[in-house]
Amino acid sequence: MFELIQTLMNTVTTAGVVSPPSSLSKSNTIWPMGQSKPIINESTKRQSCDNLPEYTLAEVSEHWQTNDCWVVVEDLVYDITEFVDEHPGGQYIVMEHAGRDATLVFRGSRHSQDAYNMLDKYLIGILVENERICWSRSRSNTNGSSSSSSLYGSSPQPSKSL
Ligand code: HEM
Repeated sequence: MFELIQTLMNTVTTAGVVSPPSSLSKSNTIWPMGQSKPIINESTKRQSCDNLPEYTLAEVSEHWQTNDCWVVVEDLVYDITEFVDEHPGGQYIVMEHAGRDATLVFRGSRHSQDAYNMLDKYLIGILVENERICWSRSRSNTNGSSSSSSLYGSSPQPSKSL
């Protein structure tokens, strides 16, 4: 019983995201909020992310006002300043997450595919690798070189600091 509890504890990260055990195959990957996988446009992101500037969560947190509002959704950084006033769910609900990682609340609000597509317009950067919770941009392969990884083709990459 103790071992079972310990195993369960080890799978929960401090971000509240359940990391799948390495033995799980791709199709069994567990995503938060009951979704089978994120629905951000994968090909668009993979092509555009290589040249994006990287930001830390601390840098993102400096942009929390209505005239300067950034959020993180699935490790990508968006400047949604222009959109805040137009948000169909209201400005207030977005501003509660301004300058923060809004991944869970964005998914939890059951946004449509259209809403996910709208995000593309506001993309300005990507989190630094050790603060990402959904994916890793590049990973060393066996011959030591770096290759672009599939956006959601593998298990979520837990933060190194966890
Ligand atoms: C950052 C935190 C956000 C929260 C907490 C949030 C929350 C919500 C909620 C609760 C609704 C439902 C409103 C209703 O049914 O009356 C909604 C709708 C919507 N939101 Fe957000 N939202 C956020 C960010 C965004 C962003 C960044 C975008 C796009 C760039 C976006 C696009 C939309 C759209 C298009 C709808 C209309 C319904 C749909 O097509 O999904 N939201 N949002």
